[in-house]
Amino acid sequence: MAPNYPYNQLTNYEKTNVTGQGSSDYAIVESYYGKSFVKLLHIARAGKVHTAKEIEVDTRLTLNSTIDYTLGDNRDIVATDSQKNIVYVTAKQYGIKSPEEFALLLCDIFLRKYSHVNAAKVTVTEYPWQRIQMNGRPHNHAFVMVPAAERWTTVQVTRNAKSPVIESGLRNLRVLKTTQSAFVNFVKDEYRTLPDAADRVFSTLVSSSWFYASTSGLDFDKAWETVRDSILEKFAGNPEDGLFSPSVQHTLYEAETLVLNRIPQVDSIVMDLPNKHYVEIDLSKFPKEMVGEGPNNEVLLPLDKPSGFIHARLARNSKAKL
Ligand SMILES: O=c1[nH]c(=O)c2[nH]c(=O)[nH]c2[nH]1
Repeated sequence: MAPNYPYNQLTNYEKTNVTGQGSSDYAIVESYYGKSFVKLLHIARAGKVHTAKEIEVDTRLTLNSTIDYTLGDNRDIVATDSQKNIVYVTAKQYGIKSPEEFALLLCDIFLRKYSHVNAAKVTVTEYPWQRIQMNGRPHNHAFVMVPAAERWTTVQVTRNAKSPVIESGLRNLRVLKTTQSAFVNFVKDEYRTLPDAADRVFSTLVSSSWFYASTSGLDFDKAWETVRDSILEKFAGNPEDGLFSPSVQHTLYEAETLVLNRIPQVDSIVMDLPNKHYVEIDLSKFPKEMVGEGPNNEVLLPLDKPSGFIHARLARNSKAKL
């Protein structure tokens, strides 16, 4: 039933419980709103040495009432335009140390400034500008984009919660190796046409994300680099002989294990590994003088679609049992 008292006399309790002209048969069970794709470049100028950080921010606020949705009453809405302005002003006032610290700071500001905001969730994606090295010397103010992997974080702070939820990640880390990968002894039945491959190309586009259970003693930049390097280490192995992979599944597990071994503050990590297939091109119809004898393992066809998809989350046992 629609309430007939004026909106400006509603208590907070009433605000959360009135149903406007909607039906009390339904309840909003999830709501948030915010600004997406807030882009900015921050330049820290320490004399002649400048540091450039370009980021893209998404903000999401959950309020302690839903009268904006149910009653069309906007009094509690911190406009998404204002949220965007808070991102700009906060960058100006505090700079950007790491995506995680900037996201934590923004969540803190949203919750402190607006007592009716129940939860703030901020995602920060960093553009990979890297200082140019000129004859082995780091340049003071010139940068090159090295898009080997995209770095992002999502921080969620809920009022009265014990600690923030910090998920950090990387995506679009494309890797390829030309040997030390096999795939054999998988299910043999009437659907199987794929032969055993004792030596194949392995290529994937790594996406990974992980949760921090604690931030004590944590350097977010170092932790992110440790995850990236652990993934590359378990994919590539040593530079001379590499590291044998019996499957994408096993390589994924090995990389996740190394991350949990190396970063005690990470309590679980997930990886999504598409298996980007490269298939043999049949050159057998060409004369041997042109293409040689035996199988062609030099000229391969990159297969755009379909690709395999391998996913697993590895968690510490204490958490996995919860
Ligand atoms: O490493 C692999 N895992 C699979 O599950 C799979 N399936 C497939 O066709 N090729 C591969 N490779």
